[in-house]
Amino acid sequence: MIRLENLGKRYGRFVALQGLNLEIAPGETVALLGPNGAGKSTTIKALVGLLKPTSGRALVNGVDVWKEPVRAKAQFGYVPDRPYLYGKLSGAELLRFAAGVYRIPRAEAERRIEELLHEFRLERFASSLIETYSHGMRQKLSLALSLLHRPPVLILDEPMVGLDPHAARQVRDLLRNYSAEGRAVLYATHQMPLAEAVSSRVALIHRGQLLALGTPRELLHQHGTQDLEEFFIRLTEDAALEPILQ
Ligand SMILES: Nc1ncnc2c1ncn2[C@@H]1O[C@H](COP(=O)(O)OP(=O)(O)OP(=O)(O)O)[C@@H](O)[C@H]1O
Repeated sequence: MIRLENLGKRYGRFVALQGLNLEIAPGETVALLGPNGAGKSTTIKALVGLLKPTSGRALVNGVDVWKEPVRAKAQFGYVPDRPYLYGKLSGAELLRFAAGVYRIPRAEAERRIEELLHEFRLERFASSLIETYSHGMRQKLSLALSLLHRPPVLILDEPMVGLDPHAARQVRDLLRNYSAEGRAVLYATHQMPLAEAVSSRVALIHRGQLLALGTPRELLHQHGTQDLEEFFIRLTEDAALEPILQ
């Protein structure tokens, strides 16, 4: 459902991503791990069509994100690490606007919006301007936006940051359950217990390269580590090395 083929990205001479290959099948939830600056957000931004890769390609549900951006964008929902939402709209207005972009029929859109506002406990704030929302409320609105069109693929960049325990539990359940029924989820996180509990596979990137890929159980077994935190620290100990320049 998600396919990264030889994905590369440079910023000038700095190589942020080096020929990344990753395939995520229907039914999978994959956690993308890596130290600060490893290339997680770069990977995700190249995958969702926000940052043009220098090489390779990214496909969602068989559609090339850079060749057919409009078709591709109907295939996934995206939650950025820092949601930039237009502050002069209310939450409900933004959801209605997005429903229009996705061409969801009006009555169906209203039902869906009500459902999502309820699910994310945002009903009370539905008519308030987004500029008055707290960080966590914006994050929840961003999650609701990503789910609006019931996309087959969900892509999330550090979705847990700033969430209260209710919302955190809800997102954990979402990550765990959304990939059922033939959908797929890719999310970046620094929370090792979350990745261990909620992912069919884990992809570890380090200095722009895929260092390890497998089920949490396989990875712990292969590296003889107790938990993903120990695995992570052991494999990325040289995180402070010189950057790769070409
Ligand atoms: N616009 C840019 N110009 C130059 N370098 C950049 C740019 N954006 C990112 N980088 C560099 O690319 C590398 C990968 O950054 P990226 O944001 O993908 O890391 P990350 O794994 O998401 O990190 P974090 O866990 O801190 O969010 C970093 O070294 C970063 O400094």
